Amino acid sequence: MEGSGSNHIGIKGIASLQPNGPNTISSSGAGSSPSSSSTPNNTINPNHNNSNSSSANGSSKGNAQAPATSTTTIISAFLPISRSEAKKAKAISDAIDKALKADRERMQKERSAKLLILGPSETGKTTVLKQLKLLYSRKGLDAERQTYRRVVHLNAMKAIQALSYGLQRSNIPLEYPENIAHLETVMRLETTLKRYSITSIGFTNPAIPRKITDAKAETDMFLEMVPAIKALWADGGIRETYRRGGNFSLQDSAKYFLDSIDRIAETSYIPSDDDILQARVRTLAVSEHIFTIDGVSYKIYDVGGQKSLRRYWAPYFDDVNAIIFMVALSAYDQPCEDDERLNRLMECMSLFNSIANHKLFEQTSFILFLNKIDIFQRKLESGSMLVDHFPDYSGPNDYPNTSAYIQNLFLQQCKDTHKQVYTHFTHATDTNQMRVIVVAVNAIVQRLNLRNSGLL
Ligand SMILES: Nc1nc2c(ncn2[C@@H]2O[C@H](COP(=O)(O)OP(=O)(O)OP(=O)(O)O)[C@@H](O)[C@H]2O)c(=O)[nH]1
Ligand SMILES: [Mg+2]
Repeated sequence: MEGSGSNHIGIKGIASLQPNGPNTISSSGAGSSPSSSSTPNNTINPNHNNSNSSSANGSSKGNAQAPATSTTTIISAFLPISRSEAKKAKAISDAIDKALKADRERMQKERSAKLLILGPSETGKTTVLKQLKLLYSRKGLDAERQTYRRVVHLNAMKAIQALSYGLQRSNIPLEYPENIAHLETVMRLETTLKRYSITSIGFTNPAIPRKITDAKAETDMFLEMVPAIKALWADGGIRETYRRGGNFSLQDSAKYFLDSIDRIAETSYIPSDDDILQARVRTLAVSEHIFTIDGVSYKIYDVGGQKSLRRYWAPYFDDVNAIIFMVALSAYDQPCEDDERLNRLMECMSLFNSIANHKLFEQTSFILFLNKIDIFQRKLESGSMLVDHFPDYSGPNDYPNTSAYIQNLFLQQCKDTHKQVYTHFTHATDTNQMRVIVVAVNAIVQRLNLRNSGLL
């Protein structure tokens, strides 16, 4: 469950792609894909606690991986050898054990990785994690499917409430004046929805009365709202507000859920994989997830990206093999959630600066996910100009040039000019694209592990 601590998932896939190298653009599901047979849940590297192959006095515990110890024991038992010879034999046996143990530990290190997914809020960190579950966990997203029902309902209510607020703020008239009653109903939702604030599933906020966190109460409230949501979403005034966007905060998945209102309001509704990928739940607590991808055991940490939550990241900064740093390209025209005076993409860049140049990450590999390319492209195509928000930009306002410009701005943040930052342009809600990208990331991590252990 999100935000509830550890979540162990057994997975296995076959990655055969070579890393795409730095600055790779992958935007389709074409190419090799992992054939992902699954292992049972809770799969942790079986070698993990297997290091004590002999006891303190050198006798064998029957461990097949400690043949030298067994041989010594047998020799001492059947041959009349002197005490000093037995001591020598034990010393040799201990040395062999030590070498075997070191070998096992080295191999285990090469086949395991600690990976952090970092970045500001709403950049898609948890969405990437959901894709990993879908691609590599036998149960996929089944464990959380039911819980997401209420999240989807809350997301839909939040979306129409934000649009109603935007309509009023922009003084856009309703197409059908009789919808004013619906507008008022929806606006009254504001206080209630603020209290939910759609935080991590399972997170119990003591400030919220129990009955408000009750899934049934939420669903009942949603079902009552459905006629108002449908009428408003069909109204030209609300559509115009959606088209203009701008001076109000709207979830990226607003249109997706409002378009699906009939489906999600059915009594038998069960969220699909796509619904879960689109659903927005703020992450509050750091959570650990274990995956095995192509024989490499990953410990992956998902964090909350809000400014106030970033102080909880530091305890996870030791011995990190790789960091996926998430950027929402589409945030170039948005203010920060925590501070409206700051541009969201600029703030993200300064966070990247502090992470990429952090002392503890000198040996850590960086993988930059320039995410939400679909929304970014849509914004550019609708006439939104990058130069209006990044005045130094002087190139054409098309996707290839603008995205390369932003990528460069990020890469320039690294003070160590030799630091290799692998870049991927991502659409995290697209499972086909993420399948290819995860394989490439796994190949990068494997190669760097081998290099660090001197084998490459
Ligand atoms: N259209 C689109 N939506 C995306 C993409 N990536 C993520 N989203 C949506 O963006 C919203 C936020 O994604 P999350 O994964 O919850 O963001 P996060 O970085 O985990 O945010 P915090 O938990 O607050 O730190 C969700 O509704 C996702 O469905 C993308 O590439 N395209
Ligand atoms: Mg999250």
